[in-house]
Amino acid sequence: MIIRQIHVTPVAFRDPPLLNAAGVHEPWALRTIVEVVTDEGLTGLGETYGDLVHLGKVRECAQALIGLDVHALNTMYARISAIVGNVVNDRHGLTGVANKEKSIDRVFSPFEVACLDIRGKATGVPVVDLLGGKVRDAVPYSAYLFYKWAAHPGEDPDRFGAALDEAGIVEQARLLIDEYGFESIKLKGGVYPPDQEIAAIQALHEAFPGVPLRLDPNAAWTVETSIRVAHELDGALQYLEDPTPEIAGMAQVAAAVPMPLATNMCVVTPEHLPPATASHAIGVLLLDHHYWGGLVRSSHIAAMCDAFGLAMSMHSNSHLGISLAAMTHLAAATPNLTFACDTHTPWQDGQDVVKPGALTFVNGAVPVPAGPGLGIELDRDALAVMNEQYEKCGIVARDDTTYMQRFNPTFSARRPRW
Ligand SMILES: O=C([O-])[C@@H](O)[C@@H](O)[C@H](O)[C@@H](O)C(=O)[O-]
Ligand SMILES: [Mg+2]
Repeated sequence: MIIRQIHVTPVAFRDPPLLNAAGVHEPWALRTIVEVVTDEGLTGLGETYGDLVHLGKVRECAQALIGLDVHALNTMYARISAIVGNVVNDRHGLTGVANKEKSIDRVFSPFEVACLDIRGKATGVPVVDLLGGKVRDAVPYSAYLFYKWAAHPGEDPDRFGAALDEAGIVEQARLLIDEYGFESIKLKGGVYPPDQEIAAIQALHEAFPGVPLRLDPNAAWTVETSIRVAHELDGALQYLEDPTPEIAGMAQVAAAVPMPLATNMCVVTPEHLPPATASHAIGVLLLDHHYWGGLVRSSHIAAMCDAFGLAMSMHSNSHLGISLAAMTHLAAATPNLTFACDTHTPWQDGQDVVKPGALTFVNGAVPVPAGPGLGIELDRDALAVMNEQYEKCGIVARDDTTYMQRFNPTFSARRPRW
């Protein structure tokens, strides 16, 4: 199964004005779609970030993989390492430091996923079987709530409406739960002063009794603020995600609060695991195959977490169906990935490069696609439309901060801020 061609296609799709500690989402989110084609005519799919520097590296590496067998993932990793070489200083959307290993893992990931898709198709088994087999039939996801504006400035309101206070957040939770059946809730914080976000969690706790809740301010708080908020939310939160920057800060908070801390910011590459576990900085790691080097490497990280007693959930940025399929296969094959995973899927509101049908939400969970490989099919018309949108949208890299500063020139994305 020799790789003969690789197509790399950047795409853009509409994204609502979601607020976070870095600013606000721009009207278009970017992704890159990777298609790997073998000598036998099989095609595998991968999906990754669309930021220009990263896209350039993905394109450059694609050329270097022609002629490799789809099983030769170690050689593939070595070739990509040699090309990426140093830090790609492209910190996509609040996912912690950029370092050399993470830069390589991010570029490797879509090719690895595409090769697993091909291997599954060639042998007639779903990717979950290549990762050790199913430990669950469906993967639960959480309702991922955001404070948001009613519309991008100058546009008509989107169908989600504004969520600028606790009533808006409760209403948004109802909408997502009614449509998707989610059974746990995550609120993206770090947007308003902490007392306002405490009130939002308390309002959710009251409106949805018994539903597990998480709050993620993306390191917007000092150690002291984090400890205060955590005590005020004792009994309401399943876990508190990235309250404060860096492993040392998280360790200080973890030692003083009643609930586990989770992260997708301070532990983002293997070298972070020893100091984080030694200092008991986190109780939950949010895995993300897009920057942990694909599905097999992510499984290895999960095994390490198991050995060190860390629980697991899954992180998400704005993404399309290829990523959702990959996340679902990985989570279904990972015994200790027990918390409901994050997904931005609802915010993409049906826009996709994948044909409908294979990925559905039942009671907030996605049944593992049964077809061979990832079990999904590329919608070439949708890909062409989204590629055209990419060419026209004028955005080449995600930048929530500069976009926010257009409307609020004094906005500062400094972290910690409170
Ligand atoms: O999309 C967003 O605004 C999120 O804030 C994202 O950038 C984060 O990486 C993420 O979802 C998180 O859990 O930190
Ligand atoms: Mg997070």
